[in-house]
Amino acid sequence: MTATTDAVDATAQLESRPVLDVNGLTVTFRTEVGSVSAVDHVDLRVAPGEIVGIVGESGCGKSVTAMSLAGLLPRSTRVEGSVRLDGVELVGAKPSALRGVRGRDIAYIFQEPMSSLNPVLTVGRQVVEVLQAHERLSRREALEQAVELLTVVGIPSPRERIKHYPHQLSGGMRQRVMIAMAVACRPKVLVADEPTTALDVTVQAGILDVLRGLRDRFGTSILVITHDLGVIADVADRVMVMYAGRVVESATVHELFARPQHHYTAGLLAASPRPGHHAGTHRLQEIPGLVPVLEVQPDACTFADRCPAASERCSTSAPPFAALPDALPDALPDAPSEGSGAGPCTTEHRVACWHPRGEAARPTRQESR
Ligand SMILES: Nc1ncnc2c1ncn2[C@@H]1O[C@H](COP(=O)(O)OP(=O)(O)OP(=O)(O)O)[C@@H](O)[C@H]1O
Repeated sequence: MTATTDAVDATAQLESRPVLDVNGLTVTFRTEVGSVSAVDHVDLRVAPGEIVGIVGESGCGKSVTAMSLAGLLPRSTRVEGSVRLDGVELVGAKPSALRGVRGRDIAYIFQEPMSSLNPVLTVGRQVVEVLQAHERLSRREALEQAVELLTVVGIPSPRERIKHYPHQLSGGMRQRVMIAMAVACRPKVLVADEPTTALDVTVQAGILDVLRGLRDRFGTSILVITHDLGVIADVADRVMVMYAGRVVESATVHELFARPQHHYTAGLLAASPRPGHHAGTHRLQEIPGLVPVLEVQPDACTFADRCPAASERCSTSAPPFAALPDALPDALPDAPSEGSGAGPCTTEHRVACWHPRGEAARPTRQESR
């Protein structure tokens, strides 16, 4: 092999290396009633500049997954597995090391910006403080960068706005300020936990635009946590569906919406409003039953009790998280093959189900045009 091809190979490898690489992440809380297994062997990979969504009902483990990445959970929590951020292992890292990583390499935005902003400081001062905490900047330099950041996140008249206090801004503007603070140090990964849930629909769309803009401008990788499939459809490249602490399906967004294979995913889609369906013309369906509280993860499909296709096997054995066969014209096998390896690192479609929906879920040629 020549030096040139070696160099090309190395570049290709670097480009395909995930910036966030999570393997077998398992989170257990100790409670008065015993151990609660909130996240069970989650695998997750995010490539540079990729937007990955995690979706699922309340209580399925989305936030716990997100918070465990950078050690944001209470100290008594047991976190097992591996979280590598740009090759550096974070599980088991010292609190001081994690403090250095947070903000600089991985940053978070949450649902309610008011509770994260300091009400007695101007937004300009808060952005300046973040910048000066991580970089050696004079006050004037930091102020200039703050104005630039507020411009990037779409705040009009930023030189005026930096003098305002949080309560003088709308909810959408406050969320934009939070995003500006989160990306002040150009983190490699931005975790956005329900970033638009508290906002009305038009404001939501603006915030999702900002997230896409950050990815395009800075190449930031973004993990979006939401219960809203509309948000996923709008902003994500790839999506992971979580149920009761486990990932049950992952695919590109287009593939997941066109051919949901897990019965839980199909239920979520049926329960979500679709564009073009006007109020009163399309009846949304509920998924019967509740997400189980998992004191111990059972050796079974956790969705079996709510699943329309469950068989005896589903209650006695957990299905592997397996890739679907590429050959679409053939019917899917009754059961995915065992031992298919680690999680959603590629664009392939994976599902943890003994009876995936298969051909029934695929649109006809005409529909898919
Ligand atoms: N500190 C804690 N101690 C004990 N259990 C916890 C703790 N934090 C979360 N849990 C439990 O972990 C499970 C997953 O919670 P998580 O917040 O990740 O759900 P979620 O999918 O993000 O839902 P939501 O959208 O409502 O926040 C839930 O059963 C929750 O009660």
